[in-house]
Amino acid sequence: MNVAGVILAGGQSSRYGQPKMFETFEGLPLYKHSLNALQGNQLNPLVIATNASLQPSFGPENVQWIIEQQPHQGPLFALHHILTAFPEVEWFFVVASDMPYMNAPFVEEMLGNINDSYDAIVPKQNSRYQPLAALYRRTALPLAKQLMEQNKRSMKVLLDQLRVSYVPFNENCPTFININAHHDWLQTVTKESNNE
Ligand SMILES: Nc1nc2c(ncn2[C@@H]2O[C@H](COP(=O)(O)OP(=O)(O)OP(=O)(O)O)[C@@H](O)[C@H]2O)c(=O)[nH]1
Repeated sequence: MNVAGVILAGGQSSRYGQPKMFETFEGLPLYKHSLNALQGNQLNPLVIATNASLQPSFGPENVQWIIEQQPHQGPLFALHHILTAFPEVEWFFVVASDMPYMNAPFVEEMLGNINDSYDAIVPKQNSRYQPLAALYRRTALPLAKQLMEQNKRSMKVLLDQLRVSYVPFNENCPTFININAHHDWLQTVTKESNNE
């Protein structure tokens, strides 16, 4: 099956204070952890969705670039843009670029849960679901479009109205840790150096 891999890397990083996708974790910029997880599963096409001011700071990646003309419109806008830009693709693995522990086995497990009875396959840990490490099917586009037209930008509102299969993950699984503010980063880096 043709599944695209998409990295959302056009956020404002306002809580972090500088573009967080370029912070280095275990020798690689954060966005590369997401890219490697997708690349490890031969997803095609591989896409980085960002904006013109951030794009020059990425490495020369072998991906297709989506450069959002209106920056910082949020993940739902980015998802809507991507579903529209690749009309031949049925499923999209969409992942944020601020998840230091993103990894290929997680992506593989999620791919194993693809089921055409659903519009989205979303991981869930404890009671929290993770819309930015999830699979979206082309059938999500009409609702995403409708929400954009109503200026509703919430992934939660989208998922509440789609047919979603939630995939449970163990509460100790670190995959979903993401960096919002500096203290998240300090916690992650400190934990890593204590583990060494
Ligand atoms: N392509 C794209 N990605 C986005 C956009 N907004 C957020 N993202 C990405 O979505 C993921 C989660 O973003 P958030 O942390 O919620 O938002 P943020 O704008 O990056 O950060 P804050 O300004 O602190 O809220 C990150 O990987 C962002 O880069 C957007 O408008 N376009």
